[in-house]
Amino acid sequence: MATGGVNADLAKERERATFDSEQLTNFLYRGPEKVRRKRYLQNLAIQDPVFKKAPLWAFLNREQQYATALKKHLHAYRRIQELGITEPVEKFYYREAAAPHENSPIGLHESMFIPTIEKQATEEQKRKWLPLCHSLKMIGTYAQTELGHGTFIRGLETTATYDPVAKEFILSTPKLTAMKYWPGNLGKTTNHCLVMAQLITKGKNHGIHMFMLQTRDMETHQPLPGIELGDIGPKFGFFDNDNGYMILKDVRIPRENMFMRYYKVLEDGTYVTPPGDRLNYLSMVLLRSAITSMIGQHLSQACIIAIRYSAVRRQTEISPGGEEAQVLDYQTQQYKLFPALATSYAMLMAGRFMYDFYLKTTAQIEKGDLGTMPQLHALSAGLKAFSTWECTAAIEVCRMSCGGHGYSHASGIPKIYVDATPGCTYEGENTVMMLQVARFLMKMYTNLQKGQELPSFVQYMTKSLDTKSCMKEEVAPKCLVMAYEHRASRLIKAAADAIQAMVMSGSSPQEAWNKNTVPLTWAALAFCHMFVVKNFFEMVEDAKMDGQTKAAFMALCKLYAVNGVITHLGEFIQDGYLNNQQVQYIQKSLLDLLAEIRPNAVALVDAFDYPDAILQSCLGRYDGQVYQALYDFAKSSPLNEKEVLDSFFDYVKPVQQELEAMNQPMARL
Ligand SMILES: CCCCCCCC(=O)SCCNC(=O)CCNC(=O)[C@H](O)C(C)(C)COP(=O)(O)OP(=O)(O)OC[C@H]1O[C@@H](n2cnc3c(N)ncnc32)[C@H](O)[C@@H]1OP(=O)(O)O
Ligand SMILES: Cc1cc2nc3c(=O)[nH]c(=O)nc-3n(C[C@H](O)[C@H](O)[C@H](O)COP(=O)(O)OP(=O)(O)OC[C@H]3O[C@@H](n4cnc5c(N)ncnc54)[C@H](O)[C@@H]3O)c2cc1C
Repeated sequence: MATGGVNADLAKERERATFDSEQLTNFLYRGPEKVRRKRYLQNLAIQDPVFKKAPLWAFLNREQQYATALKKHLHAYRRIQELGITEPVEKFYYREAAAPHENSPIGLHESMFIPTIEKQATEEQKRKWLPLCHSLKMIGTYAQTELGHGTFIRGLETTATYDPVAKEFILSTPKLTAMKYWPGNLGKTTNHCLVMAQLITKGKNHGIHMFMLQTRDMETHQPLPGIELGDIGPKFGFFDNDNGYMILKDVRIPRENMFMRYYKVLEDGTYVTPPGDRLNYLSMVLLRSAITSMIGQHLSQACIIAIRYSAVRRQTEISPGGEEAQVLDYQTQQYKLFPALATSYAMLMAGRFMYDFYLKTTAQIEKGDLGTMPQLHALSAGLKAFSTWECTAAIEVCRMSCGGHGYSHASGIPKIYVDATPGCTYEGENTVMMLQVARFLMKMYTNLQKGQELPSFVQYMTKSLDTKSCMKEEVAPKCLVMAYEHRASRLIKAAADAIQAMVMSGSSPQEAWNKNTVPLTWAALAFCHMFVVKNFFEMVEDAKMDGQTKAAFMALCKLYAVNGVITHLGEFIQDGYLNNQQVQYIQKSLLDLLAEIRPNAVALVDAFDYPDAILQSCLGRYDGQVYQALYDFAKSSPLNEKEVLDSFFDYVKPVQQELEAMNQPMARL
């Protein structure tokens, strides 16, 4: 049955592409040298027998999934050290290839625990803790969320009360809702955590602060006295991770376990504050800044799978008796998949900007300059929320565009979806993040009214709203960007005016705000959307690549912008900024772009450069041999190990016999 080689349709797709996908790969990974290094590291992991032999996650129960994830990630951790890989991005490439479908049970140790120590601990604390972290003697996580509060962190109820006689803090869970609940890997894997708790000293509550808590014995791994903790049970995704709960019964920790780089409690209990009052929120900003790239990668994988499969899948003859068409040739299929593809590139570009901005801004913060912190907070919160919403929606579109096979774990997309969608919730629930962006925008609007200078990325708010679009038949990037700027400015002004009007007529600012949170999120979304579009155009224009590659890339960028206008048309035309004729130009341009992208679709997903071993998808295989792969997947189902299952004899047979006995007298009647 095996046909071997590359599926003919897929091979043809690669031949007909108008550009060299390798060029785009080089751009995506910042140069050919980096691409070579990425492939080298990925191959090292893929060829490692420990990773190669691991069973496919979909056929394992939760305990097995956890054990497999732990085994793989710990082996990867050791190999990364042996190989001397130090660059974060290189560690990522190795780990992704080593454990493509296993979420790391020591992931938060590396992504939040260690970075928080590096950024928030004193030099002495770093000297003490970091070597233990690197040797995995200490394995930690970030314990902030509680049963009763995740979003409103000022409302957390865990307390850290200072005892100046013993020079210790007493950590307590005063009530059910104060129990820590959700922190990743708190349940079973870690032996330490960073606890966010209300700091009480000299009888005064100073708000939430961060403390180092040892939760388990470092030899026996048993929970320490006064600490009850465990796994919270199975979830929608992240099956292989032990998100945990924890109750603290007056657990004493030394004073030195408070993170004291910025905030301090002196031996006598005196509290000392630093200049900036949100510095202990910085750990959240780090992960938020990384999420846009991460979610863009999730979507890019879903796009590879759906687009390659759509090139291979043939369904329905277009004209009677003719050949069945590749489903990718249907315009409706293109309208599902190409905007998703464009979104993944848009988010990868936004993520690239965001991470660079994070590095730049935190370097300034390290030097004591906190001036750009509000911008960093607004952008990281906004892009995190916007990208996770857009990408998870698009992943689901990719799944459904694969028809029935998309619903099977054989496709790989359901796993991508369940691991991506909590990005809308963790690190700040998306609506709440959008309202933080809105808060920043309202401040900018007030500053504008006062004649103050605005940061560069909101400069467009200074432009007059009393203008019309420059859109012509040839839809130009400049006019598209201006349309997004106009929409964002208008919605920001509309929300601000609504709030100001309510305040003028006697409402309190809080009341006026709460009665306008829906228009505020519209404004924040429009702001983020504009940012992503503009950044995408700028990055494509600046990209160093040959003309054909740039043209193919630009078509995607235009599609992202044009599709966004059509999806949110009401907001673009409400004040007459675009007229009917211009809307028609944009609609036509959408169809033209779908046709322009069509020959390059497979090359555009090949450019993401994911080997099959990472994708682990029967539908997304590079060689397009999807049917053989689906058959092999089905055959490997553990339900097929026995021809007749015991449950047949346990349940089916007895009921059949009972029904037969019941029906016999009736049959005689
Ligand atoms: C791979 C898988 C990994 C998964 C890992 C998941 C890990 C986690 O989920 S850890 C838990 C994450 N939890 C969260 O993100 C909680 C979300 N909530 C929050 O961040 C806050 O409560 C928040 C921002 C909503 C409100 O905070 P609050 O202190 O009430 O602030 P608020 O009164 O609204 O604003 C006060 C000021 O602080 C500023 N501010 C708020 N947050 C920040 C920040 N992070 N950085 C800088 N400034 C900030 C505001 O802009 C505001 O400034 P201004 O007064 O000048 O306008
Ligand atoms: C997979 C996963 C991993 C996680 N890992 C960790 C971890 O490692 N460490 C950790 O500490 N936490 C972790 N969390 C918890 C996560 O950070 C919180 O769930 C998240 O911050 C949202 O808070 P919440 O659950 O309290 O939601 P809620 O705030 O209760 O949200 C419920 C609804 O209320 C709305 N809402 C809430 N407040 C407002 C408001 N002010 N205005 C308007 N609407 C509002 C929200 O929009 C949402 O629709 C994890 C969660 C998940 C799912």
